Amino acid sequence: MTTAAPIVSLRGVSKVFPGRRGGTPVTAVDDVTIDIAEGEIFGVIGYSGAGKSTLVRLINALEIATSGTITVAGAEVTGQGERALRRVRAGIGMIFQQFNLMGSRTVAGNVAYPLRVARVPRAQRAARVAELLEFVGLTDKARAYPNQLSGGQKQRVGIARALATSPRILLADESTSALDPETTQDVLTLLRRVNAELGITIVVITHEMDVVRSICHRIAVMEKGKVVEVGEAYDVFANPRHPATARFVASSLHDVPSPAVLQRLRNRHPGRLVLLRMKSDGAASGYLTRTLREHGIEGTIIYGGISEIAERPFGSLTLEIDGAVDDVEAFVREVVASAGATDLGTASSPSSLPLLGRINGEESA
Ligand SMILES: Nc1ncnc2c1ncn2[C@@H]1O[C@H](COP(=O)(O)OP(=O)(O)OP(=O)(O)O)[C@@H](O)[C@H]1O
Repeated sequence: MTTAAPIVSLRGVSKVFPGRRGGTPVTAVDDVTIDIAEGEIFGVIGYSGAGKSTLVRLINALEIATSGTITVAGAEVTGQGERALRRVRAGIGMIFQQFNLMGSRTVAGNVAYPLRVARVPRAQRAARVAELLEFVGLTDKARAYPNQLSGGQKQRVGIARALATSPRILLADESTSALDPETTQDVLTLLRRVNAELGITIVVITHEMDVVRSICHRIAVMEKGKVVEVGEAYDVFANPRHPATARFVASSLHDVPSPAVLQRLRNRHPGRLVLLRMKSDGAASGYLTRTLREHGIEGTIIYGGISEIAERPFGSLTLEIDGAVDDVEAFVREVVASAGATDLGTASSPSSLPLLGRINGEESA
């Protein structure tokens, strides 16, 4: 945890839109309090309509909060006039799902545009554009037009343009949702460089947990306008506390058996099944081996694997436990209590499916 003042701070922020055609008002953001530390990649995840875009628009002062306070880079946004808001916006870069490039301008022209608006002299502008295009790997496309580029290249131009005026914060609203998985990874790698090499704080808005898993340091989960969970990405994945978070985690970790897979596992393996989710820090496998030995039983991994969360390994393992009934029972009780394992029961006496497995099976099928 950092002790520096947060670069973005929201305190009890709500945004209520008047109902369309006199209908019921919509509370798009509902009493949100979060701090985003300078230098972090902060993810905001939620289903469509959860209020993510409104939250971003509040941070860059395109919407004004109905109540609460918002501070960006030390300046309070709420209650400011248009001139002060323009200054706030100037310190924030923004990239979009549909890239929002100007089709009539070249790549260089698009990147130069914010510099023209900021009245940067021509020679300086050209030098800055060259530098930015080199950073995003598009030097050879300077004279190309957006319609001659792939989706990934367009988003690189979007990123170069967003960085042109050297913002301290970059807001990425569904910036990879229009891209295929491979291109998504390229763009995420570039965003990671923007963060690590330029020290820019990035706020990533997405409904894709894989995006969060691959680059975010911390995340907030939104549902119906509220932030229902916030924490280190790794911890949130390892131990989701809110059902909405559990659903997102399940959509991204494919090592948890779906109901159909679990049924097949049960048919093949008559013994007691246990699902262990563990941080792979070395201590975890030691714990498992030791606990099995202490109870005088054997465990075989029958499903699962190790994936990466925030660049650290994380394991979801389904084990079949063999041994005397009482010993197996004692082992299962211990790992459920001390390691948050899920008892899956046996084929003849199955325990109810774990939340993660059930939802994974339903939603990612
Ligand atoms: N200008 C507006 N006027 C009225 N209602 C709005 C307005 N903007 C957003 N809303 C409503 O606020 C709620 C949150 O919308 P928002 O776009 O912030 O959600 P989201 O999580 O970003 O979803 P999506 O990913 O679909 O954009 C929705 O119910 C939406 O219909």
